[in-house]
Amino acid sequence: MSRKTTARVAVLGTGSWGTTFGKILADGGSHVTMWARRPELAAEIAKSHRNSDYLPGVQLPNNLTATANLADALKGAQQVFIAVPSQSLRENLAAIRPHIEPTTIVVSLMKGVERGTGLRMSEVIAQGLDIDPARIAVASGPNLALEIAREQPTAAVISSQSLETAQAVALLARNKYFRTFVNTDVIGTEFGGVLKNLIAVAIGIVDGVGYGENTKASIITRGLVEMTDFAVAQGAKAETLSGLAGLGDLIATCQSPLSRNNTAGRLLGQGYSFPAVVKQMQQTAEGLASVAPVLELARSIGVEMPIVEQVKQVLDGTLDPKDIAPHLTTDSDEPQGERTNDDREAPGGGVVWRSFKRAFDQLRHGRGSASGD
Ligand SMILES: NC(=O)C1=CN([C@@H]2O[C@H](COP(=O)(O)OP(=O)(O)OC[C@H]3O[C@@H](n4cnc5c(N)ncnc54)[C@H](O)[C@@H]3O)[C@@H](O)[C@H]2O)C=CC1
Ligand SMILES: O=C(CO)COP(=O)(O)O
Repeated sequence: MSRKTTARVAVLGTGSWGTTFGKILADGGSHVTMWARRPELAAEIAKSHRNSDYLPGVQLPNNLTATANLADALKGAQQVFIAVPSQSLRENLAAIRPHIEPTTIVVSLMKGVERGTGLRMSEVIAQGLDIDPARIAVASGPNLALEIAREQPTAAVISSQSLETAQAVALLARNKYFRTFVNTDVIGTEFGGVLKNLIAVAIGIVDGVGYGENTKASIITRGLVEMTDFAVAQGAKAETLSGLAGLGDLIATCQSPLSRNNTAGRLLGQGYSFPAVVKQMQQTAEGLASVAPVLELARSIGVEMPIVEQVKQVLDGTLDPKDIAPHLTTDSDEPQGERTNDDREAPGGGVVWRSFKRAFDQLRHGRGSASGD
């Protein structure tokens, strides 16, 4: 599939990720119009090609502009990328709906679930805009905004029920520092981004308490099992959780002080209350709002999420942060067998081994890995 000349795209939301994604698309050759709620921010982006609130020191490309008028931003856009806080998506869709064109592809850049409904962002988009899920895609991966805005190379997954849609988005959302892969596992790709936030909050908590690398490695490893259990029970493919949108993003978010979820956790670990942390956070930490709906979903499908349960208890003030640990909440004194992602689907070979073998076979037979993560 070849790139069309100068696509016109819109990005709704001019926080750190929306603005960075606008830069990714513009550096990939598209003409980008950003929509900002605040006219003064739209004016700063349009006139000086800067967003000093969210990306200080970053110069935005000339083929990126901004407006505070939603209809102007959406007019003629082939693809629309949405990066507003997850809990505000539905109200924003109501404003977007009258202006969306019938063939426009809509892409979620968000990593949350809706409180109250437990719906993923692509599901909220399908409902709120009343469009075919084949026109919807999601983007996810180890994508800390500020690193990418500084053009440090990374990769991401674009996922849609329609492979054609995912490929069309991936073609525009790539450039010399941003590599996109595609898949059709929307559930796994979206839940990877949602769930790693919750584990990153747990990592922040133990960091704040002052625990070291063993505790963090144990929580990351057990966290990945928890993420995979949950996502697979929701219909995801286990291997998606071993890819960029799962393990990849988990590593980036748990390791980086740039992560807002990690930062929020660290404040909790240092003894700040949930309301005090919310007050201090100047940017969106989606994990804080996702804990409750994710646990409700987990309980409804009988999946155990002991680490996420403990994060909730710390948020509620019922667990001392220093007591958070990678143990399973069990009354049994019996030692438990360790079930990892490697042996999840045994017999017949584990997920990690099968992914590795597939990549190896592709290399041996001279096929690149351009289309799958
Ligand atoms: N920052 C990052 O590194 C990444 C963020 N994401 C996801 O992107 C989404 C957006 O996050 P960020 O841009 O980082 O957040 P942010 O906090 O930097 O910016 C949020 C933006 O939404 C606007 N906003 C706030 N309330 C709104 C409302 N009711 N209606 C419309 N706009 C509203 C704010 O003014 C701001 O422009 C989140 O779901 C996050 O998980 C995904 C990948 C990377
Ligand atoms: O999703 C992200 C990196 O991939 C950003 O994480 P935070 O929202 O925790 O900053």
